[in-house]
Amino acid sequence: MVSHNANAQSDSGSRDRLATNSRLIVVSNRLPVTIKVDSSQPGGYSFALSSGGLVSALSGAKKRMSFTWIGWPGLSVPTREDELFIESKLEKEYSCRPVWLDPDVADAHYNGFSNSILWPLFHYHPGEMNFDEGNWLAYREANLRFAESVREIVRKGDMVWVQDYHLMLLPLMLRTLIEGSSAQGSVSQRELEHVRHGVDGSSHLAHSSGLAAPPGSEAAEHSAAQVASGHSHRTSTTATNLNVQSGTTAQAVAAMEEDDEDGDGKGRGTADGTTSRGSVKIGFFLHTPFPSSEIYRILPVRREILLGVLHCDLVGFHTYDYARHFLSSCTRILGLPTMPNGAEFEGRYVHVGTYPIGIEPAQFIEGLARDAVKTRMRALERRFEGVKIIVGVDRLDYIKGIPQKLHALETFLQEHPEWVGKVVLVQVAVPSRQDVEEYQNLRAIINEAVGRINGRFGTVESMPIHFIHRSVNFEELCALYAISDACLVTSTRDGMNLVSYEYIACQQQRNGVMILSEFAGAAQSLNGSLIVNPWDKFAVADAIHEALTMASVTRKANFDKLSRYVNKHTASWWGTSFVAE
Ligand SMILES: O=P(O)(O)OC[C@H]1O[C@H](O[C@H]2O[C@H](CO)[C@@H](O)[C@H](O)[C@H]2O)[C@H](O)[C@@H](O)[C@@H]1O
Ligand SMILES: O=c1ccn([C@@H]2O[C@H](COP(=O)(O)OP(=O)(O)O)[C@@H](O)[C@H]2O)c(=O)[nH]1
Repeated sequence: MVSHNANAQSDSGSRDRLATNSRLIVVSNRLPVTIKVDSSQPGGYSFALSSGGLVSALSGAKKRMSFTWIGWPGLSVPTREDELFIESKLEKEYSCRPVWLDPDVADAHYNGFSNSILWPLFHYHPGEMNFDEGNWLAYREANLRFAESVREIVRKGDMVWVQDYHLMLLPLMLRTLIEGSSAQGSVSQRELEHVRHGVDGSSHLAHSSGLAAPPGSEAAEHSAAQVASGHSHRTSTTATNLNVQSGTTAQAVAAMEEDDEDGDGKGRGTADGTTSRGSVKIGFFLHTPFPSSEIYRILPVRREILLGVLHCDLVGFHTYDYARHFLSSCTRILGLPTMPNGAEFEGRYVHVGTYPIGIEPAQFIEGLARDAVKTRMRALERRFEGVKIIVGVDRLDYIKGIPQKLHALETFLQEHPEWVGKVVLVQVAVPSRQDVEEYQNLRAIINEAVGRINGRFGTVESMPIHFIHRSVNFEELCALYAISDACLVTSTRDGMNLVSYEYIACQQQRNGVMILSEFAGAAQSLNGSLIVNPWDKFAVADAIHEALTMASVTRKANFDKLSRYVNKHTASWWGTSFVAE
């Protein structure tokens, strides 16, 4: 395992090794640019750089390398002229390339498969998982569209960094498209049809009978072809093998050298546009947890998803536990030999490591210095004079444990009536994925709990919960973080949780207390927080009490530890470490 500390130690050296002439292609489901129809703008569309962890995280790498970002633009437009206008603007001003998806494919890929199957399963909610074969087909189709889009621009020596659970088949599809079925061969039209539709045009889930396919078995060898074509190993005799088989590496290297006969280091691909094996580095980073193999094996397409990712050179996770779960799934489901820092797959070693993401604290320090934020802070402090404030900021998502948070607050007020009227929870719940049924149900549950608790403990003068069901702007967010005495994160699972980092970045003055779920990835890093089990409402209520009564010297000592970590392990540190590795 590339340990967290090992990364820290090698960081400056590996940053220096980042070649300035390397090209980085980042691929994520969404582009970091929000495009809206706006008739007042030239061309009829407005463009704005989205905020968010990934955008900040890649800013460091962006300064050092030539950089292109490929992703879904978040809309479909009526004419090819509109597409061309958007493509040109994105390329010139944002170094981005859109992947145009049919609206139905985009919906079934994002809402249907990514957020109704992978998301619940990866967050230990198998009960919310709605497996549907049509959504799986759309997931494959969308991944193939992304792979084709990368193939159009990728050159020998490039690095392709694929982000998150929306694109887990992309590494396999990209390798197949750029490297062909063998070092000397090219990807035939028929093979590409298999990638797109399956051999007979149907979806063909792989119904593996047992867990592990013995290494080297027919099932293991044909697995990549099955994923791409949709064929199970039961039908593998009819599947065309799209794998670059082990043993062809020497030929591949020779082919690559021939390929660069003009010596410009760029290569020219083969006549059909394929490049040779290993000439492009592919990395994958999962922003969510990877669940225990006991949960992961529920997924009907468990083999296909693992095989998709295993075509990378480097696979990264936020925590050691997620990496370990991934490797144990590779062993149990595919029968692969694994080591703590990777897996052997088709004659190659796929490196697996931990790279905890961070934020850019300077952005928040700069935010707090703005006059508008200072004015807002003073107004909020006046409004809540004599009252302690607990802040919660979450997307309205069932993984964020908002009902658990509300029950814990209720328990605290019941056990400590002396605090009624003297503490408020300001909970920002950002609307999210509202086309998915589970998210609609959650809203009703939370509304009911807020109403009940406010009805029970509220008075004419004050309400214990201020519930804001919308997104807030950056200045309001900075002010809210800064004036709060504690931040409460009760996620039942969370890849990392950047809100906890952002809160710390805004607490220079107040040294507020971070109460953090042990099930958030951040709990592994944020030493100095009060770590809680969100399912234990009494333990969370105790932590609230401890936070509200903590001596200032203890708060300062905790804050100093937290602040050191957040300021060192920044977003750009994360991006640069991964790319350098
Ligand atoms: O794009 P959305 O569907 O609106 O969702 C927003 C993001 O949610 C997920 O975030 C994860 O990544 C964070 C950064 O690594 C991490 O701190 C958090 O714990 C994760 O939940 C999702 O993975 C992203 O792709 C979405 O953009
Ligand atoms: O109204 C808001 C409130 C918060 N955030 C941001 O949403 C991100 C949430 O990231 P986190 O890792 O905590 O969870 P995720 O939502 O990605 O699962 C943070 O950067 C917040 O600043 C936002 O965009 N709009």
